Amino acid sequence: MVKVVVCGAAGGIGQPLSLLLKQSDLITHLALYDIVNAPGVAADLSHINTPSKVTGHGKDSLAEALKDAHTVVIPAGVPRKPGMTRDDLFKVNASIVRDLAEGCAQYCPKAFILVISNPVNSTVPIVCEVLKKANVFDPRRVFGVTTLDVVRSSTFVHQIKPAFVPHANRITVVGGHSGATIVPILSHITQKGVSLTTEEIKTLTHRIQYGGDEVVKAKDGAGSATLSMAYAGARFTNSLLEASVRGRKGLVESTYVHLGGNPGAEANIAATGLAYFAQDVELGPEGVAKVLALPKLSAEEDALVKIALGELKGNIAKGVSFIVDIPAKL
Ligand SMILES: NC(=O)c1ccc[n+]([C@@H]2O[C@H](COP(=O)([O-])OP(=O)(O)OC[C@H]3O[C@@H](n4cnc5c(N)ncnc54)[C@H](O)[C@@H]3O)[C@@H](O)[C@H]2O)c1
Ligand SMILES: O=C(O)C[C@H](O)C(=O)O
Repeated sequence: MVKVVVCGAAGGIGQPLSLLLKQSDLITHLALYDIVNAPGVAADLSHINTPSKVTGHGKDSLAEALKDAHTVVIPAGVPRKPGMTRDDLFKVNASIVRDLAEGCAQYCPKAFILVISNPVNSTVPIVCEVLKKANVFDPRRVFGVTTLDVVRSSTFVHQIKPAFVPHANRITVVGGHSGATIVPILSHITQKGVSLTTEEIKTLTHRIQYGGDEVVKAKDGAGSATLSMAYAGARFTNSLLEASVRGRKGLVESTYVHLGGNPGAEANIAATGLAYFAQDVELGPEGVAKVLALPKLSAEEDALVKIALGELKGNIAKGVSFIVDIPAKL
């Protein structure tokens, strides 16, 4: 049985994400959890004639939703409005994510957990610290979903270089998931016939870093990216299922993970000095098969990574200290 649970399934991301996951032939049970309207969304999706069973679970049924989960995807929480940073969402979303992680620790401690809720740079540390506290933490099984940055990168490159085939060319994005912490590695675009000038790379990098703001502005108070995020979330979930259920080898995605204890992470621990970082990761039967070392960076990318490190350090500390009691300074 491959049970995938979507927490926040009735939301702007949750609904289209659940629709996309309903199309997977690897999922046997799709469980939709939300504090509102989950049974309605589940009833609707359950009429689709693909193999998976669909169930809906309201706010008092978290245990039932999570029991026997293979994978839990978490897009629960509030989105940005114009003028807000992702970090502004921390005060509401931190406790939502903490409570869901506590549920995972109790009811499905071996599940893969995919965190979409912002601020990802801090919510992933929250999940990991909850699991550590419960003695069920496996760093190979928790992922911050940064796939939207990867999807945006290839789309935006294609928009100025039509010869670049966006769905056939994956661009590595390292760092984290907010503004300056998003560092696309555009110097490695090697597809024949496509080259970017330094000025093009600079403009594209800025657009990718602040792509989320474009959507927040265009939606004008009605939320942030939902449909493109659902696409990106389904892509990451499907890659993980391909690797873990079907046993497909060599699948690589950029994702934000806890470095310590993950296979192959030593080089990036040394390069970043951080406990969490987004980079290319090879997926396997247990989740992370191998954290891939940072690629060779251009001087400009190196400078951007240095800026990202400073911001990430604060974001990570904020998430960790939400769960871990920091001893008073002597
Ligand atoms: N990682 C990324 O790249 C990325 C991209 C886009 C959005 N996001 C983030 O995803 C989150 C969700 O965005 P959205 O547009 O779907 O928001 P939304 O408000 O449309 O939906 C959120 C859903 O979460 C539900 N929810 C709230 N508290 C819950 C709880 N305790 N348990 C279960 N469900 C709960 C709500 O009822 C709602 O249905 C936001 O934090 C947003 O910033 C992340
Ligand atoms: O921008 C946001 O707040 C949502 C999301 O993180 C995005 O990148 O679109």
